[in-house]
Formats: sequence, structure tokens, C-alpha cells
Amino acid sequence: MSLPLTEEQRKKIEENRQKALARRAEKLLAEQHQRAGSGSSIATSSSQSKQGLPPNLPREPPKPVSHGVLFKQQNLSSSSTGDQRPANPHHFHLSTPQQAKESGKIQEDVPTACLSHSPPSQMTATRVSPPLAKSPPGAPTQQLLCYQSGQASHETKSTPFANTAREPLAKAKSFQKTPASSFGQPHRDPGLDAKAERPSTSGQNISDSRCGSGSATARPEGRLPQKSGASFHKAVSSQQGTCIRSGDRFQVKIGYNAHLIAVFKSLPSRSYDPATKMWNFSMTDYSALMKAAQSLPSVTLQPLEEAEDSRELPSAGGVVQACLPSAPSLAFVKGRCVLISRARFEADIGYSEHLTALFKQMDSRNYDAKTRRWSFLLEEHNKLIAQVRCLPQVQLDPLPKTLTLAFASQLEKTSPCVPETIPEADLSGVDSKLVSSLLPFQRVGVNFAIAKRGRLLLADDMGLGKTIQAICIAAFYRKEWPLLVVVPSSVRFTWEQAFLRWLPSLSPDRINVVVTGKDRLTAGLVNIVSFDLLSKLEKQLKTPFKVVIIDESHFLKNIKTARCRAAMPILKVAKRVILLSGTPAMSRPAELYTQIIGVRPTFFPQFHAFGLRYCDAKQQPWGWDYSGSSNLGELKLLLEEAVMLRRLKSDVLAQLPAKQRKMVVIAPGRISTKARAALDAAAKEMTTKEKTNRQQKEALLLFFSRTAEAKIPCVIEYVLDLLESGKEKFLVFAHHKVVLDALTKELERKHVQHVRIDGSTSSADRDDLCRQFQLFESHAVAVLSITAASMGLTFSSADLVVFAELFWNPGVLLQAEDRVHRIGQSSSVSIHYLVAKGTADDYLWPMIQEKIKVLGEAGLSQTSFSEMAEATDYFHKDPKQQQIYDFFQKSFEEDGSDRELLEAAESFDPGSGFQDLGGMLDESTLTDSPLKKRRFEFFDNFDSFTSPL
Ligand SMILES: Nc1ncnc2c1ncn2[C@@H]1O[C@H](COP(=O)(O)OP(=O)(O)OP(=O)(O)O)[C@@H](O)[C@H]1O
Repeated sequence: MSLPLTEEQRKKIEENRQKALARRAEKLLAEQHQRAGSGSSIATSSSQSKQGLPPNLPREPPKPVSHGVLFKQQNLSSSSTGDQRPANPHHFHLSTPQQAKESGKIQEDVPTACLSHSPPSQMTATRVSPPLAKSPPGAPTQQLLCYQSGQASHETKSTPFANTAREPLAKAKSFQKTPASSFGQPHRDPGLDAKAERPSTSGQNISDSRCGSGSATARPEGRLPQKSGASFHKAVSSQQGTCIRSGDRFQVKIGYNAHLIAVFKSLPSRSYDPATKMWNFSMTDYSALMKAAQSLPSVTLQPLEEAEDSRELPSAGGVVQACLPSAPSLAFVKGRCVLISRARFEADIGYSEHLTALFKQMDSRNYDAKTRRWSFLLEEHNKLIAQVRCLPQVQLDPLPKTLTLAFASQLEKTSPCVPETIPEADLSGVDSKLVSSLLPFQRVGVNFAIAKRGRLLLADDMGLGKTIQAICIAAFYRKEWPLLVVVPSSVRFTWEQAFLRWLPSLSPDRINVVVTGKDRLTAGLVNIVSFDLLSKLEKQLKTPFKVVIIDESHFLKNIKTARCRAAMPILKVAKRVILLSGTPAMSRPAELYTQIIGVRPTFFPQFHAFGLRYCDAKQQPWGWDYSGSSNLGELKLLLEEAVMLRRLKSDVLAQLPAKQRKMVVIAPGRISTKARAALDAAAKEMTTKEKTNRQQKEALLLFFSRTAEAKIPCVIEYVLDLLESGKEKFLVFAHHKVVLDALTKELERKHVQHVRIDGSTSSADRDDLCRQFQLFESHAVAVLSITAASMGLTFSSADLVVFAELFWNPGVLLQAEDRVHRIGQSSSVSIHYLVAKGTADDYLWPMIQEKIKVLGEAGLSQTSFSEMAEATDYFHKDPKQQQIYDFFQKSFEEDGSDRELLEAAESFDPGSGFQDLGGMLDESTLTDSPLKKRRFEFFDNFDSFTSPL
């Protein structure tokens, strides 16, 4: 099932996430206060230090600054694109407008995270959040320049950019010195402010001042900061001037001002018109001039757009002029390359004239007018990057190394990309039974895995046969065995059966199912172990496994869990890694990280880099938040190229049977000693001679009921595993009230929304509950009585049915299956029969198969349960068991036995033999975490992504 979340659910999830974030922030703040109280630093949270900061972010706590210039903390790495800007840039402000005025100091935003190559003594500029939406069509991205003034000196040193080859901007004397290493912080205390007022090296008093928070927001290039705070005071006291557009150029109308003339003379396109006595300039110098003018306390220049706007307001019959493009020549533009298809990448960067000129020289260039981005063939990537490096005002980050490695063949290509064809693998060394059974798409899966040298994440939809494919891939590398298979504990024995079924050449005694913490992990040629036991036994490993299968690999999504910490080193050293999951990420791309590096350990060695690119990483007061998502199109391309194969049921529906049945052998180890004793006693009772018919039936019913009771913990574990695996909507059929009760109780405990229909449900309620399940996505499980809900109801919104118990009448089972397999169902449905060894199931299961076979021969059923060959493999037919089997046959064939059995079963009271459920489940099953997890839209959307080119 991959139903998208409703708007309401999305909102709820977001609300919960925000609450959790707020809680965490509060907690960390409290901790920080505590630490501050004890004299330790409060600025660097522990999570920050653990996660590691990007190189361009401060590693030191922000220090109080003692200069007169406003600072803005900015995360350069995330400011390169509109979607990754830091949410809360912090500011330093000048102390008061009045103080600033008195000291005659400039009040400017100064980014603390200026270009890393900027010498501290130079004035640097960087782009701050260009508001793309405000750009006129085709106009360059507007820029805002921020400056950092030079070292202590009475002489103004002003170099517009870090690169010394760049032109000097102005020789205005009023720039303040600013230690380049200072960083902004959100709050200042009065003590700090007082300390900040200190004599400069020039003997002047330099004071901090504060200006309105409005200055933090991006503004169009050339616009003066909104007339607030210090800027407002400047406007009041300074010499006023105006910029006037004149064709390609603009003029400045202002009286004589020595400082301004020094600025004028520093601009390359300057020209003085003696007739008008005005200076004029090319538009390319506009932003540099405006910025320099802003920093002169004695000058206020009305920017071009404002001037134009007011001059050219539509008058009667007048024509509104389009907004003028702002001049970006000296603006620093920063951006990055993003992959948009297997063959192409685009430059996600603001406008730069020189850059555009360079783009136009690329052979494979393509301009998308909608996105306003240029794209190129991958083979031109390295050339473009090399040439961009020669542009002093541009920083275009190349594709990350992981991508260039993954797409190395495209980068080196000289002809347009053709989809990679996957060669047919030579499977002659694998059991022919298995190879001949592979469906065509499964064969493709095996070929893909072998083309990837046995390392992949097989993310096929539920029920597509990941098991058979994984066994085939592993068998291809049989020479490298022993094999390790790590699975949820509820399916360990199902895997054993699958190996026996598909690899007849494998002797059963070579399969080692690890059941307890005392077992050996390496005792077999095929070693099957649960996640939890692996973390206990992993220390036993002296020689690494070369071939490893991990079923439900999303169980490893959290790097902090013991299971993940145990598995990751094993995957790192293994030669072949086969990860299986129908839902690799259930809530966010961050969950994919461990699985990606499980398959490709060299990809994204730092989670932070992955987080910045694909998790919309945001720095919060408490550290980094990686719960978002970004760049999903590129992530999809990367996964498909190098990591993952995913097919949906709808992709391969034609190859699938309408129903996919699976027998799940549930763990006998889960049956408690007490339940086992009760079962044995009941079985013994049945074979005791000299019993009347009635007594025999009673014995059988007791055995059947004890079976139900014994299976409860396994059934619950299985259902919880399904929920954890992202199975969102399914039916669970059971027969005994005690099983139905235990299931609903557990679902309530875990806050999983569900409906229940049993014999006591009125017909009106039945329809209502059924409708609720059909309509509400939030209803994850329908707990149904085999006999009371197997007819007349439609549950086609689910495509999975689980039989927690078997029933002797296969006709009833088939009817129950058809609650999902009916009109309205567009998918192939999966049916899981949970079968417990050493219980009445040993007799019921073969009996059901036999009956179905008879029906089939009579043309009454097209279903063949015996296709599930693994189903019968474990039944031992010793004489005593045969006797019980015959007894079952006889009892159920008698007229009226059904009703009698049903009544007895429904009212079965386990009495003293039934333990409280809590005692039957282990700790891992009894976690208090809410288990209802929604599959994240990433994977819902993932399937519908199409590459833009
Ligand atoms: N080629 C095949 N021939 C016969 N049976 C098959 C084949 N492929 C799959 N099956 C059967 O289909 C059922 C589902 O397969 P499997 O359990 O491997 O699916 P899955 O992809 O692992 O699903 P899930 O994600 O739910 O675990 C099993 O009973 C399996 O034996």
C-alpha cells in the first residue's frame, strides 16, 4: 500500500515534529543554562559537536564583538540555494541609532561567514537570500551585498572581494575595522554591550549599535535598507542624491561630496559629463556604487528602482515601465550543481553576467525558462567547473564526489547517454529449480544485483518475491559462503523454509537458525539470525561474512540502535550485501542513510553532507535538524544508479498472480514452556485410547484452543513487525476470542487505530466499521473473526491479509481472503498464513491443502495452496502424528462438526493455562513507542518522480 498522507495527517505529523523539536530545544536550553551557570560554554551544543559542523560554520562559541559593525551569522553552505537558507540568521546590532550617529560609524550588515578565502583584512561581500520571486522575468537575480570592513586603520582599505585581482570598490574613509573572526549571536547582555564600547586603535570610541531586525531580511539589490534604525538616522542627516536611468547607464544627481567622488573614481565604468556636471556609470557598477554609498555616513542615495518607481508611476495615458534589471557585476554569486537526470545536471545559482556568458559557451547547454536554470550534459561538468573557477565573483560548487563517482561513466562519456543495459547473469551454478521459477522481473532483479557486484538495496514492493531473488543472488556467490541472513525474529523460520524450498542442493543440516543468545552465529553454511540476537552475538565473529542478506533493512535506519551498530561493521567488510525492504524509508530521507552506506560504504562518509543535501538540514539552537527533505529528484537518481532497485506491484502486475500466498512459520521458541506443556498434554489426550466420540472431540477442541493460546505472542510479534515495516492497512483473521482480544488489546496499547468485527458485532456496526476501515487511512488494522467476518464485507482498501490462525474449512479461508481480493482491488493481494510448528497447525495445514486440491480437481477452486511447497516440508509423519491427523480429518468431516467446533472455540476460556500477554512477549515486543508509522511521502512520491529532462 502506498496511499499518500492526507493534508490533515501531514499537518499532524508536522505539528508533532515541531513539538518534539521545541521540547528538544527547551531541554537543551535548560542544559545550556545549567552549563552557563557552571561556567561552561553555552553556544556549542553537544549535538553540534557530535554531528560536526561544516567547515564554514563557527566551531567556537560566538564571542562578544567590540566594534561598531553589525554582524549576521550566516550559513554559507545552505545559503547557496533558496531552499536551504538558515531559518534564523542571528544578528548583532549597533547599540543605538543615536550612539551610532554620534560616533559617525557606518551601520552595515556584515556576514560573519564570508568567503572562506577572504583575507580577514579585506572587505568582503556575499549574497544574502536573493528574493527570486521579485525579479522581473529574465532579470538577473537581485543581490544584496554585505561588507566586512578592513583592519584597524585610519585609511580605508576597501577591496570589494577577497580576490586581490578584483577592483577596489571605494576609498571611503569611514569603514570600520572588523575582526573577521567575530560571529554573530542572538542576544547581547548589557554587560557585554558596555564592554563593547572601547577605544579603537585609532583612539576613537567604537560602539555597537542595534538596528531593526528588518535588516535581516533579504532585500532587492540596490534598495536601501528600509528606513529604520541607523539607516533612517543617516537619511535624515546626510546629503541626499538620486540615481537616474539613462539608457544602458545611470547618472547620479547629487551635490559635491568628496567621499562619494572617491567612490565614483574607483568604478571602472565611470564617466563625467561636464555639461550636466553629473557622473554616470554602466549598470554593471550600480550595485557596487549603491553599497559603497550606503556605507558613507554623509551620503544618502535614492536607488534607481525607487527613483524610477516614483518618477514613472502610471499617469493617465502613461505606460508603466518594466522594473529595471539590477546590476550584478560585482555581486558574488554562489550556487551548486544538481543532477537532474542520468545524463544532465543543472546549475542552481543566481544571475551573473560572466557566468551566463560562460554557460553559453557550453555545447550541451540548455536553458529552462520556467526554472530559469541552465543545464548541461554530465560530460561537460568538469570542464564547466574548471572554467567557473576562473570567474572571481562566482562560486559554483560541483556535484558532490559521491555523485561523480556514481555517474563516472556519464562524466567521461563523449556521446549522449543511453540507458545502461543490464547484462544477463550466468546462473548456471544456481539450483535450476530456483532459476526456472524466477518471474521475468525477478530475473531482472538478479541481473541488476550481479551487475552491481552483489551489493544492492532491493526495494521491491511487498509480496514481489524479494526472498527468492535474494536467495538466488546469494547462491550466485555461493563459493564465498558462509552466508549470514539477518531478519526480524518473527520470520527466521520462514527464511529457513525458503532456503529449503529454493535450494534443494543445500543440505538442511547446513542451515543454522540462531534461536538463543547461546547459539553460535557461524555454525552453518547458511546462518539465519534476528536483528536483536545479532547485536548480542556479533562479538563471536572472528572471520567476517563475505555474503550478507538483511531482510527488512529499514530496521537499520537509526544509527544509534544496537542492531544498527552491530550490523554496519559487518556490512562494511562483507563483499556482497543484499538489503531487502519494501519500505526503505518510512518517514524521511535521513532514514536511508545507513542503508545507502551499507551498500556503498564510500558514499557520503559524513552524514552531515548527506543531511545538507537531501534532508534540508537546518541549524537550530540545539544543533542540526535533519528531519526534512530536499533534492529528492537527485537522491532518486543516485539511488537508482548505484544503490537500489525498486519495482511496484503496478509495474509488474501482469507477471503476478492475483493472490500471492505465503506460509509464515512462526517461531516455536516464542511458545512459552507453560503453553508448550498445555499443548503436549492436549495432544496426548487425543491419542489416549478408549474415548467416546464426544471425549475425542473435546480433546481435539482443547488442542485447537491451546494452539491459539500458544500462538498469541508470535502473532502479535508478527503484526507489530508488519506495522514497523510500513504495512499500513491489513486484515488479521483469527478464530478464537482469546486471540482477537489479545490482538486488539495490544493494538490499543500501541495506539494503532483499528476496527474489530466478531460474532458479537451487530450487523449495523459491521457495515459501519467496514466503511470506516475503507475510508479512513488512519485505520491500519482490521481484526476480524474468521467465521463472523469472512463473508459479505469489502475491505479492498487493504491488499494484505494475515491469518493468525488456521481453520479446517478451506472454503471459509478463501472467502476470508476475498474480503480484499474483490472488485475495487487493483493490486495483487498478499496472503500470509501464520503456522506454528508443534501445534494443531501441523495437522490443519496439510488438511487444508488436501481439501483445496480436491476442490481444484473437481474444478471448484483454481487455488492451489500446495504451490507453497515450503508449507509441508517440516511436517513429520510419525505414526502418532498420523493418528492425530486422521483424527482431525474424521472430526471435521462429520456433519455439524463445524458449528460445534465454532461455538466451543469462540467461547474458549484459556483459564489457568493462559498467561497474561505481557509475560509472553519479550522486551523488544513490549516497547512503548507508538508503532503506527506512516510511510513517508518520499516513497509515495518517489514512485511518481520523473526526471525533468
Ligand atoms: N517466482 C516465484 N515462484 C513461486 N512463488 C513465489 C515466487 N516469487 C514469490 N513467490 C511467493 O510469493 C510470496 C511472497 O514472496 P516474498 O515473501 O519473498 O515477498 P516479499 O517481497 O519479501 O514481501 P514482503 O515485503 O511482504 O516481505 C511467497 O510465498 C513466495 O514464496
